[in-house]
Amino acid sequence: MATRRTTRVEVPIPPTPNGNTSDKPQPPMLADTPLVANSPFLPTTLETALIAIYPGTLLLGSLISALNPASRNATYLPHTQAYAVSEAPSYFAKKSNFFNVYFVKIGWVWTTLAFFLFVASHSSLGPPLRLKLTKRRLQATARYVVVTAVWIAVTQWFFGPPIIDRSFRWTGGKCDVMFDDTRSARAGRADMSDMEKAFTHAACKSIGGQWAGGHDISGHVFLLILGSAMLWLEFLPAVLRMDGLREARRIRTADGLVRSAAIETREHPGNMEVPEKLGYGVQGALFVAGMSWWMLLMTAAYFHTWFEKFTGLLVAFTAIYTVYFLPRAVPAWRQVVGMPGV
Ligand SMILES: CCCCC/C=C\C/C=C\C/C=C\C/C=C\CCCC(=O)SCCNC(=O)CCNC(=O)[C@H](O)C(C)(C)COP(=O)(O)O
Ligand SMILES: Nc1ncnc2c1ncn2[C@@H]1O[C@H](COP(=O)(O)O)[C@@H](OP(=O)(O)O)[C@H]1O
Repeated sequence: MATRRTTRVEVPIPPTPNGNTSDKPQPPMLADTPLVANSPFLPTTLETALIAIYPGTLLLGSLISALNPASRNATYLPHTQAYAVSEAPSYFAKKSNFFNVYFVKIGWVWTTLAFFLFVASHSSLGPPLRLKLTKRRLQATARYVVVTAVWIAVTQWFFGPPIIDRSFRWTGGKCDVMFDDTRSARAGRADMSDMEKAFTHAACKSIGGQWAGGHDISGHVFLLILGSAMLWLEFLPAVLRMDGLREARRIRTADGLVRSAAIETREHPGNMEVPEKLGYGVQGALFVAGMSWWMLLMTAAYFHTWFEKFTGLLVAFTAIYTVYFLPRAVPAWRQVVGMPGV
């Protein structure tokens, strides 16, 4: 007969029949509960539902492109990951659209501004708009630094070309420069080192080449999910009182037991305080996260293949999991990056 794997979990003391909990401190009750339901490695049901919005958005975008007659009649050009400009099925299907140029293309600036406005102004992390370094502010900054390092490694620089460009090469892609023989393209080629010629998308474009043949992870999907998920996961636990974002989260403590995340909060037992007003920080983060969602939907509808979008989502989720979920199961990592809302 198969044995069921179990783990020890500390559960809250149930109220007495008259509805009051006893005043006397009581030892925690240890119960045998199924591993999966309480695993600190897994998000809560509410978190799962929120995170599912991302793959749901990619599916919705693909549905729009499959059903919209304008998209179906337009010519898709794989080497530009977009529809032919002259046949663009919508304003948002053009790379030159205002929101792409001034929001997504400099997306990390907006994400950074929203993040630090929230961290500096929300009372759950420290005295609003006062230069006081609290543990919560420091740990929030540590989370930002790790997420930013991943963004840099994936899209900007990773000991040379970024991971997106390297994976494109690993999957057989190359910079096809043969067809452009203008003077400026020739000058550009002469200026490039062999390394650049072979490896970066930006350098390839700058000499009029076509980055073709490999798997091109969607940088837009990656950046929009990474930045907005970071913002949601920071501010939702600090502004909502819902169990699924707060005490229903499970953590493994140094003694190996699995407990409610609420026990990590010392000064306000149960969780950190939730201020009545949203404040500028939350409003700014909401705005950036909302805009990111819209641009994610537009990217899903008009750019890339479904598999390129899926790998963009996968890379972003890996980073988000490492910073926002893994610390619950690994106490040493939790000491460094902490958890929002405790
Ligand atoms: C292991 C390698 C990583 C090494 C890094 C080590 C340490 C650094 C760690 C943390 C840094 C901490 C702080 C950094 C301080 C400030 C950074 C934030 C300020 C900025 O945001 S400045 C840069 C703004 N640039 C952007 O926002 C560009 C966003 N665009 C893109 O990422 C891409 O254009 C794209 C993904 C949207 C797609 O590109 P295309 O395919 O369309 O070309
Ligand atoms: N929502 C969107 N709006 C406009 N352009 C988009 C877009 N999503 C992706 N693109 C464009 O599609 C190309 C591939 O994007 P990515 O790999 O970052 O997902 C990029 O073109 P350019 O590199 O020519 O600007 C990018 O600007």
